[in-house]
Amino acid sequence: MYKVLVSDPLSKEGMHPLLEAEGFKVDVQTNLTKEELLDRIPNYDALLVRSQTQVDAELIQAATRLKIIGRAGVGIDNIDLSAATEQGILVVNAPDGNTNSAAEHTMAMLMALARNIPQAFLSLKNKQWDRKSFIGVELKGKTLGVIGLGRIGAEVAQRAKGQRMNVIAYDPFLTDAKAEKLGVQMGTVQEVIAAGDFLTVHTPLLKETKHLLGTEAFKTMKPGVHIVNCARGGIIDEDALYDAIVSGKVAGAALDVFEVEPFVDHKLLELPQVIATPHLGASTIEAQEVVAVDVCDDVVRYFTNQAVKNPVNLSAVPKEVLKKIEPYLLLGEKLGSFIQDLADDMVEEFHVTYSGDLQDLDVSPITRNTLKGFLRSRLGESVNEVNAKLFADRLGVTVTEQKTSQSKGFTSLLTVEIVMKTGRRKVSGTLLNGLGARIVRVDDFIVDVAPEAHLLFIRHKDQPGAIGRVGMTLAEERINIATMQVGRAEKGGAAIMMLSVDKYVGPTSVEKLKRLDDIEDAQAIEL
Ligand SMILES: NC(=O)c1ccc[n+]([C@@H]2O[C@H](COP(=O)([O-])OP(=O)(O)OC[C@H]3O[C@@H](n4cnc5c(N)ncnc54)[C@H](O)[C@@H]3O)[C@@H](O)[C@H]2O)c1
Ligand SMILES: O=C(O)[C@H](O)COP(=O)(O)O
Repeated sequence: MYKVLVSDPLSKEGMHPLLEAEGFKVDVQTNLTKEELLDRIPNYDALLVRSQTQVDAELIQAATRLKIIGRAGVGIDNIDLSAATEQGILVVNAPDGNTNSAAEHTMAMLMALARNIPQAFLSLKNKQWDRKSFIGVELKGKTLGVIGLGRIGAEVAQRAKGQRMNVIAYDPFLTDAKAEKLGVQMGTVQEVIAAGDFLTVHTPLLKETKHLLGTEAFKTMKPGVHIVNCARGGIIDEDALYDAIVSGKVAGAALDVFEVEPFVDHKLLELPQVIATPHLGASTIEAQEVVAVDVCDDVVRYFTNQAVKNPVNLSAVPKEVLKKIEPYLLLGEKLGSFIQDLADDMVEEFHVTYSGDLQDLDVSPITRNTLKGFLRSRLGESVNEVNAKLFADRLGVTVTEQKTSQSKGFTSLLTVEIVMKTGRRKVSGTLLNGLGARIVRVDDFIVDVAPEAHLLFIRHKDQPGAIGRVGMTLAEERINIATMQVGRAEKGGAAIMMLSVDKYVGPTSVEKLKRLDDIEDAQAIEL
């Protein structure tokens, strides 16, 4: 039974039905100290978090059994991705589930800021009927500068247009087509900062966005600008913001996120022009339910050998594509493992070639699985699809992925070739209707064998008696032959035998086979 630790508050409704229906044991233990987490984490296969739990390198190293970290939300800045990747731990998130919630919160903050609602409410709570101190400004006709026009930024831009605001946005990665579709005027970052009566940021915190709104930017803003940050603390320089408010340049700021959280004791909170919420952008019943469902779905997918939907440390592949390539994942792994058994020297290059139906698809998950199969037979279970490329890089193996239209008569063909100083070896496989995965070619020889269990690949001279000698030797070793195929390049020339046998062929038996007359090489393959 897989064990899941939930260390931040996640929606029970979103989480439990899915995980428990699949037989996972779920432990919800929020507010653990770092020591408690370090102590408990070795017992778990999966960890589910929001933004509070700091999943740092120390925690990841202690997580000896952990296979997957699910972030029920967008930002993964609380997870050490390199440490997770290094350890082969898959990280998934829920990027879409809280978009609406965060966009609505941004609009709520924008309006509350424009109309001084929190300040007026506080005054009323203090039994003051004050109708003079809280005169606001309207949104209609004002310009909203949006920095970062991704999922949330785009939703905010649409809503602002509904408030009859003019919207100008900056996003260096936005295509012209998307900007046109959104009907948003685009500008440079300087233009947006200078044009906004209101500015809102919706980028991740990156080295390029850290303190994007800092002392210099505040100087170029319109006097009386209002600022909103419902994205990430650190995009705005809090000290510079404080000075800009005190100087009167900035009329007010609405903040949901902070450089250090919890944010309870800061000079910004003493300013009446600042309104703030404790990182509540994603905190709606609806969003929490969806993000919990999304990460739990990926956890279940991961442990049931299905491709996950929202990987963070693997490239994401669209759902429709995943459906088509899924059957090839295992075939790739088997071919990778097969070719490792054929390697008789250090492998320098590892090439995966796709043809037929596969040539127009994103096949990167198959390549990763193929590489995993290849490296696992050598390095063991610590290699997985998350860290396989990293391991290959470290070993100095060049990995390529190629596509070709030559499928040699098969609907689809997957070929793995390795290059060593001593030469090249190649294996091809396909999926046959009704028969499933088949190995159809080894080096230049055509074969037809299921990539299963115990195989024996023998190269010999096409001479009378060679097949009989192999049969006799295997009989002496009490190894039963299940199927056997023979092929040759030309009469009396190079030939091969591909056998599937009922038990493991150990090194002593392989050596005996190699010593037989007319046998050039024998390799036991365990799949
Ligand atoms: N307050 C909350 O509770 C809450 C909730 C959800 C998301 N968030 C945060 O909101 C932010 C946006 O989330 P999203 O789902 O829209 O992400 P997203 O990835 O869809 O959008 C981010 C956008 O920022 C753009 N970008 C990257 N670098 C940039 C730069 N240097 N300048 C301008 N734009 C840049 C990207 O091109 C992208 O379009 C994230 O930081 C996320 O963590 C906060
Ligand atoms: O990045 C996110 O998804 C938001 O910041 C939400 O964080 P939370 O899950 O801790 O509310």
